[in-house]
Amino acid sequence: MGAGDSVTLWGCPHLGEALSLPQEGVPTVESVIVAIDGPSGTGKSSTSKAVAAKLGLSYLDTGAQYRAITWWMISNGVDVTDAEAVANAASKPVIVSGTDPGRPTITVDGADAAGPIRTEEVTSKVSAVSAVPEVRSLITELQRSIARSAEHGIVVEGRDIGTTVLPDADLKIFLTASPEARAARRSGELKGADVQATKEALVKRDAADSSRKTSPLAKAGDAVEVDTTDLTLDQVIECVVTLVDEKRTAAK
Ligand SMILES: Nc1ncnc2c1ncn2[C@@H]1O[C@H](COP(=O)(O)OP(=O)(O)O)[C@@H](O)[C@H]1O
Ligand SMILES: Nc1ccn([C@@H]2O[C@H](COP(=O)(O)OP(=O)(O)O)[C@@H](O)[C@H]2O)c(=O)n1
Repeated sequence: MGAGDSVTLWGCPHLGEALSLPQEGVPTVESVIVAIDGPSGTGKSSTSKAVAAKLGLSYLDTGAQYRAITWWMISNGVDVTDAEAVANAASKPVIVSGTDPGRPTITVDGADAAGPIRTEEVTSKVSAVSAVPEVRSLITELQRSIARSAEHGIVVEGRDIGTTVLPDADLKIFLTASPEARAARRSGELKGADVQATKEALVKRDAADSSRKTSPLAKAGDAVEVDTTDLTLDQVIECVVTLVDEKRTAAK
């Protein structure tokens, strides 16, 4: 590809001059920081884990952290519709994320939370908890400190990584896909789930996440958008790895 070209091959956009070269103060490409945002079911977790594993980077699932704090609120009898009660309790749980992409872990007060955070109850309540500003500022600080201490760099996935958590990330990706494709993927995971009901729940959560006041789900102005509707997971992974390589080459 010649300098200045900005083309899309098999649905994967290439940087060309679309992104500016890293500026002073931006983390070096040796320790690359990749932010991957997007709504539910676009492939953030699967893509981020695979890209991090291929490139020898750490991996952080920020959605798991919001799910973990939601699980703690439910387990401790906090009414998640009461924003003040959630704010008052927000600093109580100790959330620890393991960042090995081959074996990501999450604990709350030392207890393994990987299973409990995926229940339907947590999924239906997480948007209310994640909209509370006190929750967001605590979790955002935790995320920044994890990213800072990742020696070889990190892939961080979520909803506001490129816009708020790591605005100086070396590369920002925003994944999208049609609601139909996302619902089909999600109901494939939840055995026996009705695709229409899954789609409705997913669209409702997107709307709540996109419309909250503090740090809503949004594409950063300098993020590369990849529509994964008609791409296989392997193609999305290859696309993101290519974009990281292009970014590294451009920075040399
Ligand atoms: N491009 C794709 N094509 C088909 N299935 C996919 C694709 N990307 C992800 N999936 C599948 O869709 C489901 C949801 O993906 P996930 O990575 O958890 O999305 P997100 O983290 O954005 O919610 C998983 O079962 C995953 O294997
Ligand atoms: N950076 C982030 C990540 C997740 N979240 C919240 O956490 C919820 C769960 O995120 P998730 O990534 O586990 O959701 P899925 O897309 O995997 O279903 C989202 O619906 C948001 O409410 C957020 O507010 N900010």
